[in-house]
Amino acid sequence: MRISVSSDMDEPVARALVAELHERGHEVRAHGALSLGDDTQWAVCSEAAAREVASGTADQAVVCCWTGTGASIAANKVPGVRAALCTDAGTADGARRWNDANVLALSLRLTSGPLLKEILDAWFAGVPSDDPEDRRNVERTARLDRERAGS
Ligand SMILES: O=C(CO)[C@H](O)[C@H](O)COP(=O)(O)O
Repeated sequence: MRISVSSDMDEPVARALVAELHERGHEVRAHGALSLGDDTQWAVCSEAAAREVASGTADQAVVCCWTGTGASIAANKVPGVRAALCTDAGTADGARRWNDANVLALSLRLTSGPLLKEILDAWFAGVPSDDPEDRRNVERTARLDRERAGS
């Protein structure tokens, strides 16, 4: 999979994330502190990674900041993006299953090395539900994107 990754801080867990994604066979596109000379503000690098998902340049993204909140807020402002801040494997599983989330937001503060692997395992194993009620919910949120675009 083509995964865009961003972090506003050059933290060991952010580096471990990139290494882990490579190890799992993904193609990684790095932004922010993970890319030399890039803008490291969370609002800027999270948006850049999220835009690659929205445009189809990337299949999914993982956006990181110290708390994970700024990264998820910025990513969710990009139309077509459904970013989920996940602090455990159960949340990551639900984000893929019920929310069809396409951007994983992580807190650098809370995500230890072993937890990172658990979250990634759940995220990549998760398949979006085909239950009609779940699909309707995802469609209802897509309507907000269309309203903003004025269509
Ligand atoms: O968690 C964050 C945003 O939600 C940032 O990582 C945190 O605010 C630190 O940013 P800075 O180093 O620019 O002060």
